[in-house]
Amino acid sequence: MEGRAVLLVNLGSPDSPSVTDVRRYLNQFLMDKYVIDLPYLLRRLIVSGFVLPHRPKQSAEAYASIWWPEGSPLKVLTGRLTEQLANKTHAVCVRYAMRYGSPSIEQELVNLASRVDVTEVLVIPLYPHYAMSTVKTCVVELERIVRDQEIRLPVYVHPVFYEDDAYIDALYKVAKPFLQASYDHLLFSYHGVPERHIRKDDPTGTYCLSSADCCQQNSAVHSTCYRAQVFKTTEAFVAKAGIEKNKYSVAFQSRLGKAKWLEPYTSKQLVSLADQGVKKLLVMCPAFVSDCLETLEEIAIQGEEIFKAAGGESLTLIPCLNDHDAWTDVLASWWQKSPAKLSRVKV
Ligand SMILES: C=CC1=C(C)c2cc3[nH]c(cc4nc(cc5[nH]c(cc1n2)c(C)c5CCC(=O)O)C(CCC(=O)O)=C4C)c(C)c3C=C
Ligand SMILES: [Fe+2]
Ligand SMILES: [Fe+2]
Repeated sequence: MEGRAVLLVNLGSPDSPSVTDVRRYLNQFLMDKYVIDLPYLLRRLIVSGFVLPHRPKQSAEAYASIWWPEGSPLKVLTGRLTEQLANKTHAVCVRYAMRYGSPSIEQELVNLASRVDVTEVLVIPLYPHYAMSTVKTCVVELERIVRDQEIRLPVYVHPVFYEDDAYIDALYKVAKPFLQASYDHLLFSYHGVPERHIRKDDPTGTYCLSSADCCQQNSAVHSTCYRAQVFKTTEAFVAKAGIEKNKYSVAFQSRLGKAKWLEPYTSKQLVSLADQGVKKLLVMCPAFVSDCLETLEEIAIQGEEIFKAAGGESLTLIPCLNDHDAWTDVLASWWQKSPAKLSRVKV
């Protein structure tokens, strides 16, 4: 793979936890038509009229509570992952970019394409599962950049890896020390998406969410079904870890707005588990590759408060893969993947 550069892409964070920076970040994020998938004027009205007046202050406080001296945990951890990967591969160059905020995908891709020693770029979106609000928006942005910047070298995108053995194995290696201690229940908390997104991503338009267990069946439509893919990750993980059916459950966090999102909601599941007598709870969040606001604040701070107020004794967050050796080894084994196993960004 002489001449191949690797670009890791993560979601992004504000530049600082100030209200101004959080407002700028939320505006860019939520004005993405793959995140709030409504016609432009309606999206502009919702974001400017309902989200931006209050949410930046609330989110800035949340960010301030988890911010590190070096910056946003998500960005710092993605930077460390990038360094580790560079040490473990012979890629010409390993860089990272953020879909929202900085460094932008455009800036990084243009820089790579201008280097004489780079002959192709492998982009790895750091999302195990497909969603229009994550993977699709990255691919569409890559297509735009390749077209607008007239990038001629091949740009490949790594596929989602929700049931890849090596990814599941890395999740297990990170979780193992926590699973060896005593616990009552393991909650898999995945970032939610609106149900509307699941239906939109179903090429038949009728299969997904049509019955209670549609996403547990095998179906070709699940190559773009976030819900089916998170169930696959869960099943693969519990099979590897040997966790019994009554000792784990799945829930969805981070709902925004009034629309119906995937259920059950994590906040409700935490109460329900405490009501059922669960005292020691483990929570893992496999939709996130790097710890971020949604794990460190929403689960480890807010989630713990909810669980304890409902009668639980302890909530322990299992860290994300971050820059764990098991994960950097996996990425290092992927960087040379043949183009036949990747998709090329349309020119
Ligand atoms: C699994 C990955 C993610 C999906 C799917 C996703 C969908 C999604 N998110 C929002 C709205 C917000 N998400 C926010 C933070 C955030 N989201 C993800 C990942 C996914 N989002 C991450 C990693 C983070 C944390 C970023 C960080 O800096 O640490 C936020 C900002 C924080 C807040 O104000 O709550 C919003 C808003 C929607 C609407 C959506 C699907 C439609
Ligand atoms: Fe489905
Ligand atoms: Fe999100």
